[in-house]
Amino acid sequence: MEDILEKIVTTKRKKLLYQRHPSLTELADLFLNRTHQGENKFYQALNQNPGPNIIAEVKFASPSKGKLLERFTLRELVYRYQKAGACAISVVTEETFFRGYSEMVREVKECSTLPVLQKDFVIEESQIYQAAKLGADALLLIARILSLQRLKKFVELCQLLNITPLVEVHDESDIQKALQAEAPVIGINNRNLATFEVSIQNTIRLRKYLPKEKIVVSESGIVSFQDIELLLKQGVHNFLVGESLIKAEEPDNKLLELKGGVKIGTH
Ligand SMILES: O=P(O)(O)OC[C@@H](O)[C@@H](O)c1c[nH]c2ccccc12
Repeated sequence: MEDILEKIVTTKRKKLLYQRHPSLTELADLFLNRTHQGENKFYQALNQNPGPNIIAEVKFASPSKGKLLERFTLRELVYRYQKAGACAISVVTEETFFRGYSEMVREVKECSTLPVLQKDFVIEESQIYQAAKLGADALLLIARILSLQRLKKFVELCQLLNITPLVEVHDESDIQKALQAEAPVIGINNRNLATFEVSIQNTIRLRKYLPKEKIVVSESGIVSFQDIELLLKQGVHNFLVGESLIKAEEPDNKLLELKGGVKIGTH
């Protein structure tokens, strides 16, 4: 049976057939621009703080939960995230299943000073050039949908363009790939993208296979400060949180709560 991840990738592949590829001059400009930007802001945001560092996500919908973002505009949500101390913003730009669009990256860059992680289903180089053009500071690369050879090449290309590649893993074989590809930042997804099962135990289990110096992000299914505390004890300081913030009555209060702070008054 075809799982949802395969379905998403098949749809993406079809869409990419119509994508315009950048010209050589455009590419040269892009490399020049990006390499003059100095240290990568996303990498710094994760690397310097003991945490908890929260990467707060904007996602309009998801295949498992349907519609998610209804009560706020993208800008309002980002404003609240920044005010409450998010270290970065994640945007899910996939169109068909998550109702996103690539310009989300530019919009967030315009209304906030935080680094932006673009989450999409990257299977071709052209998507990496597009992320650079939009101004993404980091880009998700899902180990399961890429061969080792491609993953390696994509990690390198991201770095040449001053984009931090966040390599997402869900099991032991993904971890092997991520390590072989020398991924600087590894995201352990607590959600199995094929079955939608979620468990933060997945971070605890897989963390053990990663050398101490790797930067680890625990992704998905984080709903309470207890979850965060449990993971901090395992040496994980970075967290990617979407649904529990987007669905909260007051996303900024929820973020403060996840950081272990007290709630602020309602607006
Ligand atoms: O909404 P959650 O359960 O807090 O999860 C956020 C994020 O980890 C999730 O959206 C995600 C993880 N990997 C992805 C890959 C593509 C799209 C989305 C994702």
